[in-house]
Amino acid sequence: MISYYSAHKPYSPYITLNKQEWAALSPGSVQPLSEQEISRLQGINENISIDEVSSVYLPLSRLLNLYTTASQDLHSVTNLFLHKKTSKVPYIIGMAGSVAVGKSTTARLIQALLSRWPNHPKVELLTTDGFLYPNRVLEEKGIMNRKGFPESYDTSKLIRFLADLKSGVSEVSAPVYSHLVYDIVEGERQVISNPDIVIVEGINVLQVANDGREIPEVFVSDFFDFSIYVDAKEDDIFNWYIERFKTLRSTAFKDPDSYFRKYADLSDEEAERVAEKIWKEINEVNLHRNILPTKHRADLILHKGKNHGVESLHLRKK
Ligand SMILES: Nc1ncnc2c1ncn2[C@@H]1O[C@H](COP(=O)(O)OP(=O)(O)OP(=O)(O)O)[C@@H](O)[C@H]1O
Ligand SMILES: CC(C)(CO)[C@@H](O)C(=O)NCCC(=O)O
Repeated sequence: MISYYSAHKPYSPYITLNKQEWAALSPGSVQPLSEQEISRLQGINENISIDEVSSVYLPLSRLLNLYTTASQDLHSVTNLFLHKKTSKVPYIIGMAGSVAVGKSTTARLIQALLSRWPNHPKVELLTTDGFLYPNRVLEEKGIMNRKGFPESYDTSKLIRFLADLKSGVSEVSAPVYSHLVYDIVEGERQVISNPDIVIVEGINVLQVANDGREIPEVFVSDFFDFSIYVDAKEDDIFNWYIERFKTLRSTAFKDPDSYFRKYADLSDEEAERVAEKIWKEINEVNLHRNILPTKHRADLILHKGKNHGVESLHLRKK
């Protein structure tokens, strides 16, 4: 893999900050969290400490608020120049990273924090899982063991969806994927109407070309105003994947509708073996081949340590 950029080279396109430096940036400019908000955020993930929210995610939401506000101002001056009122378009944030690195948790935290600002209260969250082909199609194509790889997504459909959003279409809808049944839910749609900000989360959002296929004219990331890559050491991500799999045995896997019902009664050792096999055969290969190479396309790289705490942040110079 050729990596043109590094977040650590002397002339890197990124400004690197450790957690303390980041936390010190905007203490006065972010509103403190109320008790009610703290308990709502802990509902997203009980293991997230309030210190982590205050030091990392609150300043991040302030930065994103400044960027969104600047983009809204730009929209106004463009209208002024054009002598007409064009329809409002949402600010779109892409969020990439490996399977199990914590994209959806991070996205939900940012969603909750961003919706506190009066100029962009309606923050919607969309995962690209809904744009996976249904299992029936993956089976027909013989790529059921490639779920999450570029060829397993209907990327054209995702691009049409984002193009509508960025054209100011007031209501759009996307297909819905269920992790429980491990498939697209037929007939179900996620409706998004008049959003101020949309966070689009998925392993594929910064990808530019499908394996060996022609490079398309438009990429998913063309519709992003800002993008974040959630990063961590591979050993840590692997452990989080295994831990999540083990936890799911006593929760989701117990559900009679669960695709992984057969794994609900595995011992710790057996569960580790099964999860390791899925990780090594599918998600690890995908990480190396298709996800990691997109890291340096992001505007912000969030690097997490062993316990999910963010240790350093790399912000693209503007
Ligand atoms: N900031 C965090 N603090 C504590 N635990 C976290 C944090 N972020 C994620 N986790 C835990 O790590 C695991 C993976 O997180 P999550 O499901 O958000 O990952 P993901 O990247 O969205 O995965 P996938 O691509 O499979 O949907 C989960 O068990 C989650 O509870
Ligand atoms: C749906 C994806 C691709 C991404 O969220 C992932 O969670 C997944 O299902 N990967 C396939 C292998 C596995 O079951 O972990």
